[in-house]
Amino acid sequence: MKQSLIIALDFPNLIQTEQFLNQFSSEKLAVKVGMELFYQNGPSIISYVKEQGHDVFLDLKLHDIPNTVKKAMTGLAALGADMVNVHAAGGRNMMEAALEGLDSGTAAGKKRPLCIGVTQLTSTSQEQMNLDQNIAGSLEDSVLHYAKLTQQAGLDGVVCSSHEVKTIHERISPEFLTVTPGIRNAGGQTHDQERIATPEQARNFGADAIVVGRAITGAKDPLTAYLDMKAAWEGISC
Ligand SMILES: O=C(O)c1cc(=O)[nH]c(=O)n1[C@@H]1O[C@H](COP(=O)(O)O)[C@@H](O)[C@H]1O
Repeated sequence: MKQSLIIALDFPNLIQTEQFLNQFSSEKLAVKVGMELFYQNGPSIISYVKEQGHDVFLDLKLHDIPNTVKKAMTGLAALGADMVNVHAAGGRNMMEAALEGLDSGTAAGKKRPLCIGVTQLTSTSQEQMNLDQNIAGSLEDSVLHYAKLTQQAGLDGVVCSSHEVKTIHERISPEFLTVTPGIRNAGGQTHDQERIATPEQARNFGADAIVVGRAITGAKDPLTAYLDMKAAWEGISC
């Protein structure tokens, strides 16, 4: 999923998902199935999206005791997603258990899904982190701490905002995947996001993939919104 623009399929059901994807008939997409769609539609949504030829990031942000996460990941590995995630705040043991579960659930001869750790959600501001989570210090330090923990646990990368990508690549490794939501066009509505960036900014910071939801799914013409954003992300001037 490197260099992808991942569309967040934040829809309540299969019908709306189909209507949306039908507009992209000739495009092979990278898409994200999150809690909204997965919990209301169930696991069959993953095989449906894969049958359409798209790459899938299954974003369920697991966060529980290691044994529970391990067993849950064993089940998720069998669904055929290309990438899954956990909350890095669950700790190193939990993340190691996630990988064990994925390894044991991946069918023989298949590649295990990439596994990435969510650092600080892009909806979290510096002030919210200090007050709500009672974490002192800078948000960037907290993201870097979680990124290091994620790497030590053996995961493939992190979810972070575009603003932390450069530090993570410099301090950990340029190969460590950085997947960045909170993407908006310049002047676009921010909704509940706090740490936002344009696709151009994400590219300039060196993000490996961007996740875009409402700027595409809520657009009058989603295909055009997608193509424009993809061109901006890839650095192609229209
Ligand atoms: O893990 C994620 O995908 C995620 C992590 C994060 O820190 N922030 C974040 O917004 N996301 C997801 O990325 C998508 C962003 O959607 P929009 O704000 O509509 O572009 C949503 O599906 C979120 O669940």
